[in-house]
Amino acid sequence: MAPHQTQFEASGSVSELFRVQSDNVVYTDDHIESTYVYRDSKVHKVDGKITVVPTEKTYQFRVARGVPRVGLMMVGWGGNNGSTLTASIIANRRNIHWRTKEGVQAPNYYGSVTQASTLKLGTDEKGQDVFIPFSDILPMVHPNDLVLGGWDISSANLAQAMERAKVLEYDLQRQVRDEMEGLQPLPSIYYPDYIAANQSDRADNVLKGTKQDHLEQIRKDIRDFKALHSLDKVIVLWTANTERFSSIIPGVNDTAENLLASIKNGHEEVAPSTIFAVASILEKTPFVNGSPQNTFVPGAIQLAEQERVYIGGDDFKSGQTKVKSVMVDFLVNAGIKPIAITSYNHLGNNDGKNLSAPQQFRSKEISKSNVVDDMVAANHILYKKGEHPDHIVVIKYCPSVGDSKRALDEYVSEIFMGGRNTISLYNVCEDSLLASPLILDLTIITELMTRIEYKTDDMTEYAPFHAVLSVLSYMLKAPMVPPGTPVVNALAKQRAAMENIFRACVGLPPQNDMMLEHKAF
Ligand SMILES: NC(=O)c1ccc[n+]([C@@H]2O[C@H](COP(=O)([O-])OP(=O)(O)OC[C@H]3O[C@@H](n4cnc5c(N)ncnc54)[C@H](O)[C@@H]3O)[C@@H](O)[C@H]2O)c1
Ligand SMILES: O=P([O-])([O-])O[C@@H]1[C@@H](O)[C@H](O)[C@@H](O)[C@H](O)[C@@H]1O
Repeated sequence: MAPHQTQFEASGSVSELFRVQSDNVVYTDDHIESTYVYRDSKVHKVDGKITVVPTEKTYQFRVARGVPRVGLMMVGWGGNNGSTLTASIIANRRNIHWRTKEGVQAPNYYGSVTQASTLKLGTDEKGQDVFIPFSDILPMVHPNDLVLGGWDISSANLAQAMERAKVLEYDLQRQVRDEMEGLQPLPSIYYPDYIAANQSDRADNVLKGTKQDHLEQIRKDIRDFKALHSLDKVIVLWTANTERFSSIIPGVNDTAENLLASIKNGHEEVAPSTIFAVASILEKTPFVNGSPQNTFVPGAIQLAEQERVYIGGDDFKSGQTKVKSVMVDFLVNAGIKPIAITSYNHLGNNDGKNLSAPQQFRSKEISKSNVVDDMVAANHILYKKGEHPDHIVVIKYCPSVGDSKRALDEYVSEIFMGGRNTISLYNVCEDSLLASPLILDLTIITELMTRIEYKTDDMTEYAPFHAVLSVLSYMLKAPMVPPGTPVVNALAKQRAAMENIFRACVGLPPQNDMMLEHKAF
């Protein structure tokens, strides 16, 4: 550990690890209440002259301290991600160790920002930085306490699914197999034209009836799961196959009313994922989309807004795109101009098999391609209005490499005085071991957000945030944001936004890294 750093170990809830001593923070038995002054700058341009006015707006935040009993229902539970996450939570919960050729491996939650990263709380009397586990900034549900369930069009139980996935070491699979065998995905919605035809051989666990029947069954499944496990809350998360995009059709899915009517009359252009989203929203249950398709057609967004239920998406940001949202941020903010970004990868898991079909690949190509837009648009010195780097996305299916995706990226940039800089990256890893921790973070942060309310001076009552949870963007390739608001893809900005919102909830200022105390003596 660097000499200027102190690492506090997690020691339970936020009341045990630290308290903020401030006139702006009140701890009651049930809530943390903070008064936070949000500072910004407003820019005015008149006749070519720019004036900047610093602004202040006071927010009252209120966080419910009690961590509820939470269920996570995964759509696609029997997939590589779903089965890997389930086995990994069991291993962590039972502290199962397993043998590998390198020796004995202990369970962990590496790759989860809430479970395996830290944040700077402040500095101690000696001027040393003090870091705490991210999960201790506010009361959060622990992954080991999540109750897991879900649906799959495949009837394989979770032990069979884990074996089929070929992600986890045998000696670990061996030890969790009994418990996994007892986990059985519920029958799901299957509309063949929404996923690749090569998935049909898995579809032996599908619901019959009309689209309205499917909607009502999924709603019942959520209610039954909540009652069976005496849950306070459920989060529904899509980690099923990538679907083709749905056409946005006026009168069909453009409003909440039209979408509900289209489901009732069985319109073909309503995807399984959209029915899951609608079912969740009607059951007042947050829904997160871990895949790239446009599950949230305008009617679904409007329904979430009307019902004040959180939704989030799209597409887990796990590997190649996560690196891209760092690389392009670094290059552009260093005044270096990427002119060509070529992302190629091949993989051999079932996700890759599904993506080998053109329409499913197109969904993924879109979500992987838009990630540089905000960073490019922010630098008008390097890029003229509307100018973009060449950006190529290629995904190939290669069964023999399985879940171990090979990603090759090349960044060609224009540098000083007409020079060129080429950066090539080669990245190999089990895709599901990157995505599974993100499912945890999406679940944990979505649940936390359901316990945070705010009010400003012009409001009489506390209110939840907007239904579209843009705070989840760090975990997502194509972050959904409230209509009309800006999309941020730069990874550092996404993490800073998430951390600083939670800091504000306990009355702490945003992390600014100025460290003036070490510069101005
Ligand atoms: N690193 C990653 O693994 C990663 C990163 C980003 C996004 N994703 C996305 O996450 C999703 C899951 O990835 P995976 O590797 O677990 O894929 P997978 O193919 O192993 O699992 C998907 C599961 O969904 C099931 N399924 C398909 N349609 C369904 C439906 N309508 N209802 C219920 N179940 C259904 C399939 O039977 C399968 O078991 C994919 O869409 C993928 O694109 C994965
Ligand atoms: O997250 P990321 O590594 O940029 O993107 C990944 C793709 O490269 C991969 O081909 C696909 O199968 C995964 O679902 C994921 O989307």
